[in-house]
Amino acid sequence: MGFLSILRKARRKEQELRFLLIGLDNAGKTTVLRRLLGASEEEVRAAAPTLGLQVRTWVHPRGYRINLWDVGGQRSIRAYWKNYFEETDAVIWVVDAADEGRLGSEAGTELAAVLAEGRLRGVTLLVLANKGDVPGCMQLGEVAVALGMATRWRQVSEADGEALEAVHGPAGADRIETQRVAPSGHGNRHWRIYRCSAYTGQGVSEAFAWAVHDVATRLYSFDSQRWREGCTDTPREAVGAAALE
Ligand SMILES: Nc1nc2c(ncn2[C@@H]2O[C@H](COP(=O)(O)OP(=O)(O)OP(=O)(O)O)[C@@H](O)[C@H]2O)c(=O)[nH]1
Ligand SMILES: [Mg+2]
Repeated sequence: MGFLSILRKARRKEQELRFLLIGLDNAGKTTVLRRLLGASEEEVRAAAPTLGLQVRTWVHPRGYRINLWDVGGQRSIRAYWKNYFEETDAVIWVVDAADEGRLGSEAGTELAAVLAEGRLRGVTLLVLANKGDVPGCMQLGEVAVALGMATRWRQVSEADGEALEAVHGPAGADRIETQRVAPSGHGNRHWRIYRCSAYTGQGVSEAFAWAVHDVATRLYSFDSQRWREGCTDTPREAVGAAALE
């Protein structure tokens, strides 16, 4: 067993996850992160452009330690994103839903380039359509189309949020479903787009809760009843992990 895979298995056993927050500059990544981690109102609104990266740990109520890597999105920094792809369990792609111009061009192109990366094959993708508090911001379906992800989606209801999720059903079910914009590279990927506002907090925790659940479902074996009851999960790679002891 290689050194990297030993590390990987140890990390799984510790229930440690890694989420990578990326997206264009000014999308609101740092602000979202501060909101998620319960910063004061003043701190939430005082984020300045991230010139490098920052890593914060979020301890999920179920015991997962989630390392959130917030990397700056300015053009000159984007070349460094790839340094953080290894071991990533979820990509949190944040977009400014009030900036239709950049969303339709730059954000879609950058996202496609990131997802073409082999090291990110199969990782959970959570797109946050942030700044939902801004009047006239884009709707979720418009964001999905602008990012070139799909025109086939279904609305899923969340307790307090709104989300879109790709539908992998037989083509031709009805007219709308056959209007499929090839979601290339998304074949086996779980993804959802949530509307959120880092300012008001709307949708932020629901979106991250989905991402954690999705990653945990892939990596750990548990049943949903146990999830609701807060029981500890068993790593899917328990056999390999046990061999290390
Ligand atoms: N109205 C509104 N403004 C927001 C929201 N989230 C962030 N902002 C503002 O958008 C600007 C950019 O926010 P940041 O969190 O610094 O953006 P970022 O994606 O981390 O930017 P980089 O670090 O440069 O990549 C700041 O002025 C924020 O206050 C939101 O939900 N609503
Ligand atoms: Mg930032």
